[in-house]
Amino acid sequence: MKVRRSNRLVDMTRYLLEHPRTLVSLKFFSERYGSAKSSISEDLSIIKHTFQTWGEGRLKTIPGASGGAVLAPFYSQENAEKAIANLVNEVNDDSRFLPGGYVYLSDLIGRPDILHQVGQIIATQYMDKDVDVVMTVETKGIPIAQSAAMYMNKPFVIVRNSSHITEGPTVSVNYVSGSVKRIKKMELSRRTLSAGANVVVVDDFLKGGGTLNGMASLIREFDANLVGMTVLAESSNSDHRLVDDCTSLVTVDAEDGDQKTITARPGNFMENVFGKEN
Ligand SMILES: O=P(O)(O)OC[C@H]1C[C@H](OP(=O)(O)OP(=O)(O)O)[C@H](O)[C@@H]1O
Repeated sequence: MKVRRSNRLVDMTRYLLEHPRTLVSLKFFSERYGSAKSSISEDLSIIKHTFQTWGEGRLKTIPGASGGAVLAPFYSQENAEKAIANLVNEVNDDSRFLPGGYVYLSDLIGRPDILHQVGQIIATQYMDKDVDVVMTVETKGIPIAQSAAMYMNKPFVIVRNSSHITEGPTVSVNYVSGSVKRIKKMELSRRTLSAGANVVVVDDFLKGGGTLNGMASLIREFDANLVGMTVLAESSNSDHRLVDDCTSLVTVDAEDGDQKTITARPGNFMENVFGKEN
């Protein structure tokens, strides 16, 4: 059954979006639509140009008989800026104030529209980096890791705050957490990381940096490589911070005065990724 170009373009785009960062061969599309590979190549050029025009993804085409196409979801600088401005607007709410310099974010990391934006923003940051796995720590980092891993088409692993028989043998590290400077333990199943694995760490919030620092320690224990760390939001109060090379989408000033206020502004993502001051 020959399929018209307009129908092919819709279905090819759907298929590529549902299989991000996966090589889809010309042969697959050619057989799927009963069309010549030359027609499919023309279709892919149209899709590639369209994504470039709208700044919402990069389609790489691989020439030759074993060639095909790989769609990498990403935001252009303009679209990343718009997405981050939306996140800032969502966080910028005094009702999110929590004691101890924390910020209430649980509603946001439960919203599919927010997770879509955060995942694609993070995938943009690492799209040209060699990444094998995304790491986060339970609990609130999990939806962020799942979204980023989906857009990066990489597995993600969950660091646990306590021992679970269901994790099998684990590697554990002690770390200093939160403003109360408590010593806590985090652990990760031995089955998750292989030596030399390239790891991206993500989480929802950065305050003192103890949690991120703990995950960096775990990565060293596995002889794996830390590619980068990215959080949805970071506290602007970076006194005695235990990490200094984390990328944030949003920076939050929490004022614990008579008025409990939250003031959000863009984090260092644009500067770190696009080399652009906000
Ligand atoms: O930079 P730090 O000072 O280490 O704090 C940031 C930690 C603390 C908080 O997690 P919790 O609310 O403690 O744990 P959960 O995610 O399970 O709610 C947040 O999600 C980050 O993981």
